[in-house]
Amino acid sequence: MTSSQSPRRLVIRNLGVETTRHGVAVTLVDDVSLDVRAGETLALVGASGCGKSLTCAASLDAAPPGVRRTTGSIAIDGVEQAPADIRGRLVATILQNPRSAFNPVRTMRQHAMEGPAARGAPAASREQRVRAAMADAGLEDVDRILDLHPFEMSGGMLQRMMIALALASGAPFLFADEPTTDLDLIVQRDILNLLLRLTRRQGLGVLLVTHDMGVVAALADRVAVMDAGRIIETARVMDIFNRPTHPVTRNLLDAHLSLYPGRSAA
Ligand SMILES: Nc1ncnc2c1ncn2[C@@H]1O[C@H](COP(=O)(O)OP(=O)(O)OP(=O)(O)O)[C@@H](O)[C@H]1O
Repeated sequence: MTSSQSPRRLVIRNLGVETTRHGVAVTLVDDVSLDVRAGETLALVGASGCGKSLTCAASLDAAPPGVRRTTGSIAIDGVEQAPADIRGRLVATILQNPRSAFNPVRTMRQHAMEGPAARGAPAASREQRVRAAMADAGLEDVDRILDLHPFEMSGGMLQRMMIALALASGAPFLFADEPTTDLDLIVQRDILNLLLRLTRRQGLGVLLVTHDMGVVAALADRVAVMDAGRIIETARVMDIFNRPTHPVTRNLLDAHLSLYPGRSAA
């Protein structure tokens, strides 16, 4: 696929998600619309529990048990898509806890050969793509790693493997949900740099879920701020840091600056 044919824009429109508590329907994500453009990273930020992860998952019809999507659609370049059809093919995902994302009884090679993007691709070319992506993702000794099970790998290695699989899928869009949360600080920095370098190089459109404004400053082009299930402000990253309009956004920035005093956020 040449870049001129690559999809340019993914739009999530009017997403609603709810659960049932004590027999009563409770709204968790309320009329959320987001616009992810090729070559850009849109950060979805907000306090813990505001609905960021559910937005990502439910827009791809991958919501956890107990919650359901009530409204919403996803379109690529203006054409509405069945969420399950694009998951893994047009939208790759990198999740928060790499260990839980891998099947414990399967080797990395088995993971590399499965999934929607792998189906239909000749095995040799699929493995070749994964090997190249693993090297790009900083995994040395590819042969040995392909034979490993998840429990034989560190969290950082597993996250690099998840990035490699996402890149090898060839999907033009990437949803990355807190990709560094469970890693130690040095590994976090390496993984963030890696993500930045590889997504820019491949021109991916990235939806990055995070509650870390330092990550936002490092990676995002635009920012959508979420609070209690709704998007309350969307702006370019410099405007969010320099001229936040909503009190919730200002609180997020104040919290960031109190953790890193003296450091300009952006
Ligand atoms: N499987 C589930 N069943 C019922 N409620 C859920 C489920 N998963 C999440 N929720 C609720 O939905 C709300 C949004 O959760 P979500 O995980 O999307 O938040 P988040 O913004 O990603 O938080 P964090 O930054 O802590 O990951 C929370 O109130 C949470 O308790």
